[in-house]
Amino acid sequence: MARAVRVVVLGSGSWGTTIASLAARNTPTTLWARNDDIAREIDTEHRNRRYLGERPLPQGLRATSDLEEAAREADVLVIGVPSHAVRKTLEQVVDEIRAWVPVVSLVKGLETGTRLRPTEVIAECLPGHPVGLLAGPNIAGEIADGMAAASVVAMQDEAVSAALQPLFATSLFRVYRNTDVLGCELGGILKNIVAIAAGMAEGLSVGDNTRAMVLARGLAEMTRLGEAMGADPRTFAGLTGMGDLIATCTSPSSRNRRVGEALARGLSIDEAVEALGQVAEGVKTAPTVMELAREYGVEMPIAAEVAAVVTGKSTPTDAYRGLRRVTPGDERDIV
Ligand SMILES: NC(=O)C1=CN([C@@H]2O[C@H](COP(=O)(O)OP(=O)(O)OC[C@H]3O[C@@H](n4cnc5c(N)ncnc54)[C@H](O)[C@@H]3O)[C@@H](O)[C@H]2O)C=CC1
Ligand SMILES: O=C(CO)COP(=O)(O)O
Repeated sequence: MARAVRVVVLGSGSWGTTIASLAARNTPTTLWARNDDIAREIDTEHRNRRYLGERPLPQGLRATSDLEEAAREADVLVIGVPSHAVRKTLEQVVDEIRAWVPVVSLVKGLETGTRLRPTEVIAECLPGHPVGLLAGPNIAGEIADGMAAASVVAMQDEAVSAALQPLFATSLFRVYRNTDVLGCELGGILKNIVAIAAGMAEGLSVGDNTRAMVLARGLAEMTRLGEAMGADPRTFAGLTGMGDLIATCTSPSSRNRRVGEALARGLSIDEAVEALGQVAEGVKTAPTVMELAREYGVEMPIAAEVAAVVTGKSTPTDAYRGLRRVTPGDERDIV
């Protein structure tokens, strides 16, 4: 009988742990935690209290703090560390990962400096591997609680993504496929910036109409940049675009939205991030997205205001004043 595929997830935050828990229901799965205590707690008590409270994790989910051992075991490698840690984490284990192993990113932020997407960073570290991502409207806590959700495996090679789908799918977690890796990845990255704007709107009590405007015009900005970079604009109407945008902008659990709310309450960006204690990718990514917008000659007024606030050059109140000054053009002019 063929040996079962082992999924190895690097990063035991809220999302890495949740995805590893789904995979563990389908196939042998190992979760790497950089912290010994968290690895021990997952292994022996089947809990990750720092990130997922008292939610029980599958008994079969194995955890280790030995990065090399974890990487060596992988038949499928999943990257669940924040964007700033992807390159450093992979560089430590390049020689341990067998050549054919597909790599799936969960990461929704751009690398500062290089402006590379996580799948591009992975491809630089692990040339020749099939690389893709899993993304969609997936607030970790809800999925860990067993609420129904859907996601997308995006890969150029559909034979690989079709083989990956059943590793993560459960009766409550539908996994679709998409070959538009760029569009799916940008959707997950760019919606975090709009979610900060939505959180600021919440904190300023601006009302439902304003919130709807931010979502709709935010999606227009996301699509505009995506299309300029070569993505399929239809992808932005799907789970990884509009779907993730709605979930993140409306969920009180979203870390990016919470940062926006905290800023509107008058906290500095450092205080807002410190209070969160988890990653909010939109904070570091907003200024990097503005560099891309300039490079591709694309107007992104909402992202521009968010970038100004997170870099301390503006305030949420001034950001919303700034948005009112944008001259409305043809609404459909998204290209
Ligand atoms: N939590 C969620 O609902 C979702 C998160 N994501 C994305 O998944 C990625 C990971 O996020 P979360 O699990 O939510 O983050 P988190 O803040 O809950 O946990 C981050 C994990 O990465 C580890 N880590 C942090 N810095 C590190 C470093 N320098 N080197 C090695 N490990 C490091 C932490 O120890 C922790 O295990 C992010 O890009 C996020 O945008 C995507 C979908 C849903
Ligand atoms: O990407 C997410 C949901 O799909 C999680 O968003 P936050 O990082 O804002 O919590």
